[in-house]
Amino acid sequence: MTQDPLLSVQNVTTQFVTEEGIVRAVDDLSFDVHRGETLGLVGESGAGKSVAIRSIMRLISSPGEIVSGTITYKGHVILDRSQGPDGEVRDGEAMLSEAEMRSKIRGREIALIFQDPMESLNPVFTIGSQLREFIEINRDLSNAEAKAEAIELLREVGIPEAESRYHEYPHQFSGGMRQRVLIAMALACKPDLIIADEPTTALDVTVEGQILDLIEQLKTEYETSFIWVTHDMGVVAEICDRVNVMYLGELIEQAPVDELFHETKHPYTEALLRSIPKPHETTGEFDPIRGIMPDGMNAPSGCRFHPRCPDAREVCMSVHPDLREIDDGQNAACLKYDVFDADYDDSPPLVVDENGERVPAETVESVGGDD
Ligand SMILES: Nc1ncnc2c1ncn2[C@@H]1O[C@H](COP(=O)(O)OP(=O)(O)OP(=O)(O)O)[C@@H](O)[C@H]1O
Ligand code: NI
Repeated sequence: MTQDPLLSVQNVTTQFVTEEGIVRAVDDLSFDVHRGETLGLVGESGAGKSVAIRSIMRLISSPGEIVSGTITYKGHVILDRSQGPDGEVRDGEAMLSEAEMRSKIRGREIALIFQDPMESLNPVFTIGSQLREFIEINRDLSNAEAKAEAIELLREVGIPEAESRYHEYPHQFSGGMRQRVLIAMALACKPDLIIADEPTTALDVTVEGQILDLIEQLKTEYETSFIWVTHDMGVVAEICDRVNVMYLGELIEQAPVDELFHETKHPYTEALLRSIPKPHETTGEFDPIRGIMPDGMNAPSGCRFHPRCPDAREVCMSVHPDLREIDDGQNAACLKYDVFDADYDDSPPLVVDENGERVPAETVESVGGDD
């Protein structure tokens, strides 16, 4: 028997309306998170990872707006929105109100950990008082009980001398220690889902390793599910069970972690995997993928990856691939697979032009030819 997913995201679209135009930062996104699993969300900068997870928490503010989609979590309807022909958005009746999101979901059921702990910690209060207050507000505990719980949590996330460090301020903690505090805060209400947005990116490799070990340990202990946002495929290999790969607002591959690495289906995923930093490199600086990611305002026609794709053919310029099952439990959005029935094999391959973009062969010939 398969269990219902813990979280189900269906056809979520989030856009930003700016002076330059409309960006669909998240475009028709669908995926599930199962109980106890760690789901990786990967893709280059600007892919829409942060907008995607903020959409799950309904933390999108103007000029951004979630325009459509359904999100359910343990029977709660976090989102049920559709867009009428007039462009107006309508919410379903069962959708939680903003007050219910605050009192029932955020922090208690689903906790968020950001890359920069200072975004969540107030520099003028001690670490302990912030953690204690968070526990007091969200759980029915007295001041003294909340304090004891806070110290216990600090200990649990590996902060030495938790009792005395409880009285210190955020600036007295190192980056890694601050990130541990945020993990403690995320754990405080024993949420079933923790969403982490590149929580170890700013840390050095050793500290990052320690934090990842801590997460592994907590996963076993609490059976918490995670959505782990990162652009580091090394981190994915270490902690994820399944992976979603995003490109320009869309999911282009979904796979169990072993299949993602060893039976990669999408050319973009292949490019990402080639970009894993070598052990001797200290930074995770990432992009040997040909060309730069276009901005969301000017998403390429057809398959959005075609200008950079080594496998691109002419058909990829006009036909937009949706995500389809290629193998058991493994989905990809790429026309080269037979399930798309797109005459890919008969379509002429694109060639690289002087800007490093893939274009039809005749356009390159005419440039180099007559003049
Ligand atoms: N406040 C905003 N105003 C306008 N556009 C925005 C805003 N926030 C996000 N976007 C758009 O959404 C796109 C996706 O942004 P997002 O922050 O989700 O990317 P990301 O995948 O998290 O990247 P990174 O790895 O750099 O964190 C951006 O490229 C941008 O076009
Ligand atoms: Ni981000």
